[in-house]
Amino acid sequence: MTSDDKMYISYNNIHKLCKTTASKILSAGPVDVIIAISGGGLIPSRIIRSFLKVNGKNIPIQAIGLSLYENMGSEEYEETIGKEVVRTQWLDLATLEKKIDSILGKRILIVDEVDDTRTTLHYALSELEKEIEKQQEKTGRTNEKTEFSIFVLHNKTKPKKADLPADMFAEGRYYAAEEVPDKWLCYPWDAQDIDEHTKFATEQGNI
Ligand SMILES: O=P(O)(O)OC[C@H]1O[C@H](OP(=O)(O)OP(=O)(O)O)[C@H](O)[C@@H]1O
Repeated sequence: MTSDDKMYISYNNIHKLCKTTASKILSAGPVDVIIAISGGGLIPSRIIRSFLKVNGKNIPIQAIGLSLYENMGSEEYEETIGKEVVRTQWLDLATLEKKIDSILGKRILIVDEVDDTRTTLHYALSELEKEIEKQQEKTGRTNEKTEFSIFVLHNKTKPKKADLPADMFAEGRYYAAEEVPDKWLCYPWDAQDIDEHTKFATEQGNI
């Protein structure tokens, strides 16, 4: 039996959430680049990419690593952003600068699995926007609009510790496949026993 304070989510459920949300994202136009927030955003990024494909063209996925500071010691990580988030991996700028057209003036989808306190998404968006501004100034392409959207599987309905810009919501650029209560979300990639996990997810209807 599952406990009520935990919500189990199956791989099938995640696949379906990606499919449903991809069609909404695509109805606002094609996505040029996906930025996955590692580790939770990696699997959803790869799945949703299949549904965002237009004319058979694969969308590039860049990964950035952001982890909440309280979860780990900081010494081994390169850079601390603010007080609560550590940057464990960043955009491959050397490669990007050579192919700057692949990102400037494009539609970029930031992907994570959960919007909990919103701290991670707030830092991801604000740091990425700063990065784009830097690149625009460097290349003199300040008149081009690079547009960020966000996709998460689950948004926890709870008071948030950080904000996202109001226009992200007003313009419909924030996509949460599901609004969920503030429960412990059990994702399949954390499961030690995937059969038992899937059984629990099935019992809860998250299949
Ligand atoms: O909305 P927030 O309160 O910021 O929480 C959400 C973040 O927390 C988890 O990451 P975590 O720091 O545990 O790292 P991980 O993805 O590597 O597990 C999750 O993957 C999100 O990125």
